[in-house]
Amino acid sequence: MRTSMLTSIVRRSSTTGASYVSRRGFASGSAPERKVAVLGAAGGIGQPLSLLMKLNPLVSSLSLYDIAGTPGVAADVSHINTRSEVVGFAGEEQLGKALEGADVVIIPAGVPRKPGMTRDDLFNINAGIVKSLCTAIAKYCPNALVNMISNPVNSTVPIAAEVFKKAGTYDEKKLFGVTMLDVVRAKTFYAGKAKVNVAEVNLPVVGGHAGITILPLFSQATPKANLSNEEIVALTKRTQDGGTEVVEAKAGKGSATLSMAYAGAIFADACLKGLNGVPDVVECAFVQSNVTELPFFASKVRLGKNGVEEVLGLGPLNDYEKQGLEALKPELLSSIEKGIKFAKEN
Ligand SMILES: NC(=O)c1ccc[n+]([C@@H]2O[C@H](COP(=O)([O-])OP(=O)(O)OC[C@H]3O[C@@H](n4cnc5c(N)ncnc54)[C@H](O)[C@@H]3O)[C@@H](O)[C@H]2O)c1
Ligand SMILES: O=C(O)C[C@H](O)C(=O)O
Repeated sequence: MRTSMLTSIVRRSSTTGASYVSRRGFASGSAPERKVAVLGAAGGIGQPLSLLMKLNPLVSSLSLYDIAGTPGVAADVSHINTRSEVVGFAGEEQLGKALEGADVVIIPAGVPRKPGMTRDDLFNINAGIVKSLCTAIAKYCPNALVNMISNPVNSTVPIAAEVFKKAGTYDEKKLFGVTMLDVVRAKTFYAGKAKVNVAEVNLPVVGGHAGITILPLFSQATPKANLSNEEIVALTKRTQDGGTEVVEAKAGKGSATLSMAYAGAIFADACLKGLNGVPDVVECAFVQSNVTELPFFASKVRLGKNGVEEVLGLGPLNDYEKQGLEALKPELLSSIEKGIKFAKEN
């Protein structure tokens, strides 16, 4: 298969629908050197995400790290005839090498949910994993953009921020909770209900990444469709429960991996485009924010050469969305505070 055919899998920007080639501002082959590190690369998300990052022509060096299993994943992915050099790193003693010089670090390391669990039930294990990985990021690649996938995102992002603050490396422009899968789901579900071309659908999903903290703004969806209130309520609930739908269907074998790898690859691609100076790269992410009174919040973010260039406002909300916004705040704040407290005390 030709490289160009393979890259078409990940080349659509979810915001603009445009391709790498037309939007990255330089001819194919002249893209700057960019190192991307995937931490947790041998896992359910890590493996397909590593594959998708190997297909991304904006990546020149792909560093695959996990506590075990990465030599095999790296050997496998490295045979693909695309631009990046792939190196696998296994075990904590190799983490520094994996991170050195990274421009973007993607973190899908940690345990996934089983049926009956909430994302917050993962906190006790994943908080420690995220803390130790972020401590290493502060040491070995303090200027990298960090894409946090590990759950509970509503708490792991504040943990990362605290770790970076303690290390003196915190830059709020460079830390992102990856909420792209919520956007991907909302677009898919909306297109199905509205009977419009899914490739043309655009809408923001704001708030956080767990249950009711996930707030899709279907009133802003394009193309417009005349959906009833009941349909919007059902679409909202399905988007909020999208992760649980997959956890239940997998029946104990984990949570979303393939759709998450896709969403993670789209978001990392947006970060790389921003770093490379491509204008008007806008995606939703969970970032330090003044959009509400909460210290972290997911909304549309303009990406640029330093990471977050601008955190965009929510735009007009209808009454249903305004209610959803007020309802999510207590849970989101408590998850944020839980993360901050953990990082301060450990
Ligand atoms: N943000 C989102 O939208 C989203 C979507 C899906 C899953 N997730 C989360 O992503 C995480 C990973 O999910 P998964 O299905 O890939 O799980 P998985 O168990 O299949 O893979 C996790 C990987 O992390 C590795 N790991 C554990 N500790 C590590 C450490 N200290 N350093 C490096 N790697 C380490 C494991 O060895 C494993 O390979 C979970 O927390 C899950 O809840 C988030
Ligand atoms: O639902 C999960 O536990 C994983 C992830 O957060 C998702 O939304 O799929």
